[in-house]
Amino acid sequence: MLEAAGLRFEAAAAAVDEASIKEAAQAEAIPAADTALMLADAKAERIARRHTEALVIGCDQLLVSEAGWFDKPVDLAAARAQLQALRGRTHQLVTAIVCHRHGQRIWQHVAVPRLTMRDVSDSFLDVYLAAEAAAVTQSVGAYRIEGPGVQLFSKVEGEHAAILGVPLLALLGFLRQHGVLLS
Ligand SMILES: Nc1nc2c(ncn2[C@H]2C[C@H](O)[C@@H](COP(=O)(O)OP(=O)(O)OP(=O)(O)O)O2)c(=O)[nH]1
Repeated sequence: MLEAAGLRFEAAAAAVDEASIKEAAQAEAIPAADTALMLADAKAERIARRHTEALVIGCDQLLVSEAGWFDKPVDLAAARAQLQALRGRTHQLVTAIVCHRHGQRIWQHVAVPRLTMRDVSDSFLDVYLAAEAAAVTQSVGAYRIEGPGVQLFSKVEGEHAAILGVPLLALLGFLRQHGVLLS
């Protein structure tokens, strides 16, 4: 997405124990937006230690529904169970992004797209999961909205890029304001 937007960057995975941060946040009833910001910060801080002069962008996304918070499903069985819990309901993709420079968070933003999933049948899920296979484990919602996953929904509210994990318009606005991009 960043490449398609014309940005030059390096991607780096941050070794952060997200599960324990999420568990602690839920135990302390920390809101999803603050939890996603904490996770994005933890990833950015980790990378910034290795790239002290860089502008580091960190992201994280939580799926929040009436049935609770969901992470990326570990396998197809978990993806099926997750989709059965989400169907017929609206869920939010709480998507946090932060920018760090010289050891400080200099910008933050949280986008919260809302997606209303149809009450899809089990036979629909059989066909969908057989077609999507391992791709559904790469996404917190067990769907790729840019692919067949769009068939799951009756209504989508919010920025497409934010659903894919990066609130791009807000990021580009910050990068212009910060002098990284031309206005
Ligand atoms: N391609 C695609 N990705 C999606 C969609 N919905 C959510 N995602 C992705 C965006 C995020 O990268 C991911 C969920 O965020 P996570 O923070 O759990 O995983 P992430 O891949 O950001 O890295 P992480 O493993 O947390 O370091 O799911 C979608 O419809 N299509």
